[in-house]
Amino acid sequence: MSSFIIIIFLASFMLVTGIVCFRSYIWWTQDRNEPPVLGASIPFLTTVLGIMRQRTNFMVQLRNKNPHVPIYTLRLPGSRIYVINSASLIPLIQRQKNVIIFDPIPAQAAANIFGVSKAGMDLINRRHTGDESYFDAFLRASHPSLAPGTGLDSISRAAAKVLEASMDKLEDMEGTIKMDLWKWVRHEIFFATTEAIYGPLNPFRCAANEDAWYDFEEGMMRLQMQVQNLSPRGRSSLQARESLVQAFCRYYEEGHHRIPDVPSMCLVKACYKYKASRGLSLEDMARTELGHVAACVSNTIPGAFWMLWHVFSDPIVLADCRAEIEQLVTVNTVRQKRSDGQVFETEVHTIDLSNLARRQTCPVITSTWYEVLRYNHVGISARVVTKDTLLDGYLLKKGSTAMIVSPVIHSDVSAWGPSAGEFQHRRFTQNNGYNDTRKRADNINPEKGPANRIFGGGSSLCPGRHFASQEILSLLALTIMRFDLHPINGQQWILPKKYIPLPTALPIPQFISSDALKFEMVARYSGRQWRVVFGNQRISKSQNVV
Ligand code: HEM
Repeated sequence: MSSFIIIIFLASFMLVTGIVCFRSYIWWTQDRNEPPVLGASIPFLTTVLGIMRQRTNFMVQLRNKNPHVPIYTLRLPGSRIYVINSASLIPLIQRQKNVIIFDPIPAQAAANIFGVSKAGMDLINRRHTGDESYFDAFLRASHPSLAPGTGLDSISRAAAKVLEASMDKLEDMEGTIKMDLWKWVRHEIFFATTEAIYGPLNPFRCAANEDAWYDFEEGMMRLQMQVQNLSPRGRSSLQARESLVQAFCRYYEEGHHRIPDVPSMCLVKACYKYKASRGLSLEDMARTELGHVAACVSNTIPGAFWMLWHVFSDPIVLADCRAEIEQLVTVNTVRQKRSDGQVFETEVHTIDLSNLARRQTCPVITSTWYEVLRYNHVGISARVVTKDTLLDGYLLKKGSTAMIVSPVIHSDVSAWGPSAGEFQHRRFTQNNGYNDTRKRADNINPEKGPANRIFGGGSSLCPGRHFASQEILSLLALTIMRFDLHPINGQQWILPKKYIPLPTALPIPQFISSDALKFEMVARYSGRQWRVVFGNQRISKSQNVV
């Protein structure tokens, strides 16, 4: 008994001594002008366990306990993270983009996740013309295909065409269609996106490559941390990646990216040209192409899922969105010919998808979409501090990481009002009673408001935001106009948990029971004829109009 007490005493003594020593170390090595240290009740351990267990929620809790601290330090063994609590500091950090930089983050992903060779990384890390980095120049090269204009329209149109064909097939099945909602959305968006970008010889037309993508994606975190060889999951992800690299090598070697007269292939052509101009080998081009696929689908798929979920699960949101889309539908009577040659008159409902993502024409739908992103966002904008820098009087030390954690900023009541924690689909519309101050009104705009991090901000504002929004809203419009959707067997809509397997902006849904994955889809109208157009171009298959 007495030896047990001695052991307890010694252990407690060592623990207290350890805590005192580590606290002294932190106190000693923390400059008094640096942001204060938080989350270190047991130095290092509380922080490491907090981040591992609670992820971004750890930072939300710290902000809730310290609401008046605009920026603080998290101390980790061998590194420091400065976390921004106050949205007012975000424009300041964005202005210092040449000192507090983004490039090392995608560069590390290129090397670790996508396996770019040492020679390839030397080319990527080399600054070419003036001060422009590989990634800055890449954004410039891809801009004409992703900014509003003919390139973006052709990509959006091509994706919508694939989605529309899929809806036609579902309608033709008649009766109730049972589906795993997550897997259905995942395939629809993945296939529509890659068809639009890679054209008629899209490597993902091969179902094995699509499966390989999901396998690769599941192990991305392990690859990022370089622990892929420690588990079967990690090894299988690595194998899947290598098979995809081979698929893209063949795609390039056989000139599939060069097919003429496919306007939606403008992006893949621009990216190839840029990468070739930087001297990347064919294999490294294929590896970086996997990075482009990830950028294009890893947020768009969960974005589409959460959008459908929030709209269909709330009758008010559903009615509001349907009413707005109905305004884009025109009804015409046309004469059509049956297969037996008989001519008859019928109504055709024409829906134009090109105005869906415009706030002027569809204020409630765009507001619902932005709210889906604000409410579900788990993104972190991480930047590397390249030299000792002052930010609003706080010293940020060279070699540390500065972070804007979206869930922290998106739940800030001073920026979003007391309803910050609630889902309000009309939040981003004008005159909703919420924009009571100028400051809050700014945040309605995803390209301006500092507290609006749905697509990031500053120089790393997401270049794919127009494409993703258009594609997701096309899926929404085609689904809610033509189908009803509800959980099987009359079950309730239960909000899935958020699961974050990847370093992305949006989580994937985690259902509590496998039944909760299953949904029923039923066509709303039997025999109604739909015609889908995008601007002045028809995208649905043509009927036999006479
Ligand atoms: C719902 C869909 C999407 C969401 C929520 C989203 C979100 C974001 C966010 C939050 C950032 C900023 C990251 C940071 O600050 O560290 C970002 C950057 C980026 N996004 Fe997206 N994104 C989406 C779709 C897309 C698509 C479809 C593409 C490609 C066509 C794309 C390409 C990129 C790229 C290349 C960057 C990095 C920009 C840079 O280097 O500065 N994203 N995205």
